Amino acid sequence: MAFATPQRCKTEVLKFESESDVAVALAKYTADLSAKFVKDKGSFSVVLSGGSLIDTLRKLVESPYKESVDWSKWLIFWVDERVVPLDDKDSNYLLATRGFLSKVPIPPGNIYAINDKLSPEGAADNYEERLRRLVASKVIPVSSATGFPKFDLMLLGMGPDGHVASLFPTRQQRYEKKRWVTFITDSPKPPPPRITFTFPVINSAAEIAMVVTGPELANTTKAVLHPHRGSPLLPAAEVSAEEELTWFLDKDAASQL
Ligand SMILES: O=C(O)[C@H](O)[C@@H](O)[C@H](O)[C@H](O)COP(=O)(O)O
Repeated sequence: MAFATPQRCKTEVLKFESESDVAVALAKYTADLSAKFVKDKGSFSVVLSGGSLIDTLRKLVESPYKESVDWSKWLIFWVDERVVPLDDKDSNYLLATRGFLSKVPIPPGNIYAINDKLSPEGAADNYEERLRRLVASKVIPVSSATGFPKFDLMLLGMGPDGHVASLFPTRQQRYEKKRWVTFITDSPKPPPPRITFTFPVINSAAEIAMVVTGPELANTTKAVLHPHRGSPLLPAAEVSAEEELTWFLDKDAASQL
């Protein structure tokens, strides 16, 4: 097993009293980045995770942000998605639509759901082809450092095993270095079929928020942020951002730090 070194990038670890305080801070952080990127480049590309992230984004669809954010400039993608129908209970698209996208006026054409009629491999290839077209038409820029697409903000969660997106410690997809989007058919976290961004794409993002709350993630958070020498590198420890990686932790998740 390779004990690759953890990524080094500008990192801030923010600890909050409660998950509710994380939600308040995450909304301001996201709204502030939206204002910055819309001013700087006329759009704001946001990459969503599944899991509890959408619920923790709940303050963003309330005042003042509901009124102040320029939603018309947002572009929405998924860092991973289950390969199920978009109206399936396991769909990250459905989760985001119910909890977030149905509550703000992002143009539907700016929301990039997977093609749910394809196989996992086909859906990954299709998503990548669509991203390549967006890069070719300069809707999404390319990182001058890596040559991979550079999204403005990724909002990531972390599993108790240290996975991010659908890049799991015990699966090969975490080592993919060429594809932008890959697929998995035996995800340890159900459901088994998923597509996922790869680390070259994740780590080309300008800003990344790791949103981690709850006592069940305390040990993993410690293992990622304060790794023992020689301990296996967890996928979450490989995350890096080209501008800044910001951890949003509640007291429970930060309790071992
Ligand atoms: O599709 C998914 O399951 C998610 O994208 C996944 O990567 C999630 O972010 C983590 O598993 C954390 O999930 P929780 O936030 O629910 O703990």
